[in-house]
Amino acid sequence: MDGDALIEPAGAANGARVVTLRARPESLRLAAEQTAILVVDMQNAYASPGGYLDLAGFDIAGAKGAIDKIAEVLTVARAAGLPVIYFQNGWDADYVEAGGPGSPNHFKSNALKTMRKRPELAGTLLARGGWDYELVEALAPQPGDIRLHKTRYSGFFNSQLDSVLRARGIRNIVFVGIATNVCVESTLRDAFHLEYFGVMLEDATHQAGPDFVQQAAVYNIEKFFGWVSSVADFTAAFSQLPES
Ligand SMILES: NC(=O)N/C=C\C(=O)O
Repeated sequence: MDGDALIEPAGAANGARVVTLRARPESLRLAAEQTAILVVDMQNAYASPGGYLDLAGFDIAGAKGAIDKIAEVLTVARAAGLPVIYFQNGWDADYVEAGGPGSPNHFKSNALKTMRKRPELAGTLLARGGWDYELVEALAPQPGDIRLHKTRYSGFFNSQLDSVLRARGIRNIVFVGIATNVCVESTLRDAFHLEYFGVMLEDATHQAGPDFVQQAAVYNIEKFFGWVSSVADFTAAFSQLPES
C-alpha cells in the first residue's frame, strides 16, 4: 500500500451520496453522481460456450463466475442510481468496420482469424445481428441502461463513450467485463489518459489467455492506470447510499 491511503477525485468531498470504496493501492472517495458502471463486452462471443473466444481456443471456464458477479454489481448500481453503460464489441454483418487487409485488426483479431481458418464460421463471429454479438441473457439491459457499440478494443476509440460520460458529469468509471487484459484494460488505459478515474472490480472480470495475463492486467491497473477493487467492497460501499 502506498503512502496515500485515500484518494478523493475533485468534487467528491461533500454530499450525502459520497462513499468510500476500498481499493488498491488506495481507497477512493466517490460521489455517486460522478460514477458510472461500464460493462465491457458481456456478449455470447466472450462469455458463452460456442462463442468466439471458446471457438478460438481460449478458456472461458471463469466467464460464468464473472457473469454472476456482474449481476450482483448491476443490482447494487441500479438501486444506487448509477448509470449502467453496456458495450458490445464487433462489426457490421459485412465486416466493413473490421477494417480489411489495410488494418492491423484484420491480422490481430482472433475472431477474424478463426473465421478464415474455419470457413464454415464465416459471417457468424462478432457480427451485429447474430447470436455471438448479443449480450448474455443473464445480463439483459434494463430500462434506462445505455448500450454502446465499439469496433476496436478500447471503448473510447471511435465511440460515443466520452460524450455520454461528459454529458452526465461522470468522472469515475467502475469496470467489469471480459476480457480483463484486452478490452477492459485498453478502455481503462484510455480512461486514464482522458482524466477519468478508473477502478476495476477484479472478481467481475475474466481474462483471454492464461491466469498470468489476469495478474499482469491487475498489476498494470493497480500500479499505473487506476485502482482495483472487488464486488464485495463495491457492494459494501454503494448499497448504503440514500436514494438519488
Ligand atoms: N472484449 C475483449 O476483451 N475482446 C478481446 C479480444 C477480441 O475481441 O478479439
